[in-house]
Amino acid sequence: MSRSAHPAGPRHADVLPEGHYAGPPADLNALDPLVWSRTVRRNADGAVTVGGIDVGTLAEEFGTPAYFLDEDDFRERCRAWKDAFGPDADVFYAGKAFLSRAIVRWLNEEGLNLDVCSGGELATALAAGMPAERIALHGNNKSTEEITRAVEAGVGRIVLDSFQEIVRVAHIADRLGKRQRVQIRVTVGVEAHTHEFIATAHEDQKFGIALAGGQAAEAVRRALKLDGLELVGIHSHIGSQIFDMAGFEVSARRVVQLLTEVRDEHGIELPEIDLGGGLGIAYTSDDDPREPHEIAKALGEIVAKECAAAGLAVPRLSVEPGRAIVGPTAFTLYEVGTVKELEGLRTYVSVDGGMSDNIRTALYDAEYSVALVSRTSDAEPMLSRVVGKHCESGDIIVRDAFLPADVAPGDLLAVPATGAYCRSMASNYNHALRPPVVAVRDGAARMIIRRETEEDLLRLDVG
Ligand SMILES: Cc1ncc(COP(=O)(O)O)c(C=O)c1O
Ligand SMILES: N[C@@H](CCCC[NH3+])C(=O)O
Repeated sequence: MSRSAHPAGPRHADVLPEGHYAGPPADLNALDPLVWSRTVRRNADGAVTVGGIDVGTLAEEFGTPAYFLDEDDFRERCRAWKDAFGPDADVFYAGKAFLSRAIVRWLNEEGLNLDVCSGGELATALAAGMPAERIALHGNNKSTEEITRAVEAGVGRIVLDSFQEIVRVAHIADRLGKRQRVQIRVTVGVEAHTHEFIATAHEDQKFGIALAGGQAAEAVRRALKLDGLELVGIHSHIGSQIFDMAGFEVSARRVVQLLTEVRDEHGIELPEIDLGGGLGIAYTSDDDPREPHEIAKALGEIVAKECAAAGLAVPRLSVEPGRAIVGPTAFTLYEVGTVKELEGLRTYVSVDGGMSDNIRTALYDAEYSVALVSRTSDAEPMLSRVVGKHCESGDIIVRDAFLPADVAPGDLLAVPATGAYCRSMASNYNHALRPPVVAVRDGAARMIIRRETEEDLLRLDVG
């Protein structure tokens, strides 16, 4: 079924929101490949498929809400990052975006390394067979147990985040009779253009050691004196969901400047730099993300240029994309439960999930797209707010979007680009049961994280 223009114009047109979604898209049934994963298509009968499987079939088998992850897309993105950076660089997938044993196995098979930021992520990585030397441990307050486990396992690097941690990791390595490879995380003083909660390179925040005032140079001095540490490089991560390469370029320049100072003061050239993750993805058709090869080219060129100017050998570069790999590869499937029209204002479409499976809209004012995926519709576009079922009026999944005006209970809606920071930030608010993650590939669907059950909740409640 194809749809015609909207002769009647959009419903609630008198209160169109500003910015994104300022008007309805030309075709509400079309799926923009920018925001949907690679194998998503609309069938001749109108239903959407992923990996060749119809969403209705998926909903029947796995229930809703559920996350559906396009395995081919994930693997292709891994390969694109790896190929773009080439053999002289390392790509560390940031597990905080989404981690499971299947993900670790895919990363392993595709030759990526893994950045973990907690004991839980480290345990998942090791349980799924990621070689310890390809794991980096992050965190601004790693516990003694987490550091001990990482050093014992032989992780390839621990990224030191504070003066206390320099000493803590050195002591633990000494006690275990090991020399731990470490990098020092610095804050380069860049204001990244993103939400303030996810910007991490300005000085007034909890992560890293400031370049300003010679703090980072002092951290290097202290780390070099400790036998338990092998200082291999400098790390910088400027924030997340960033489109503008300028912040990364300034960061690269300042990190190379520190390497130059280290060479001048200590007579050694640190062999590695890590420029973190943070590359933005498209959540709506208005977003314009950079491709891995553009990012690799821009970073490679700036590092090479700065090193040449300083007379330094070019260090081994690494990056830590999380969102840019997994974000676009999944969508969340919901079933519509109720529809409430506020005449002249907007229509609230309530689905069977909410802020417990996607907190990003409530937390960062994140923007998402949404589509009716169980059928096509020729109805006029209706300004909608897709909301969840939690006891909270801020329980919004998609703030402003157009859906066909005949959306009704029982319809399936899908929100694309939910692969990153949705399941990994999911909660049990209102004793919601966290949804499953289902990997889809070549006509086969396989649950990689099962749905929580009431028994799971009651098992934790021991008292
Ligand atoms: C140190 C570090 N590396 C990598 C990432 C991954 O960021 P993103 O998912 O935005 O690529 C983060 C999170 O922002 C981080 O804190
Ligand atoms: N969780 C955030 C990003 C923080 C990334 C971790 N440093 C998001 O959903 O955008």
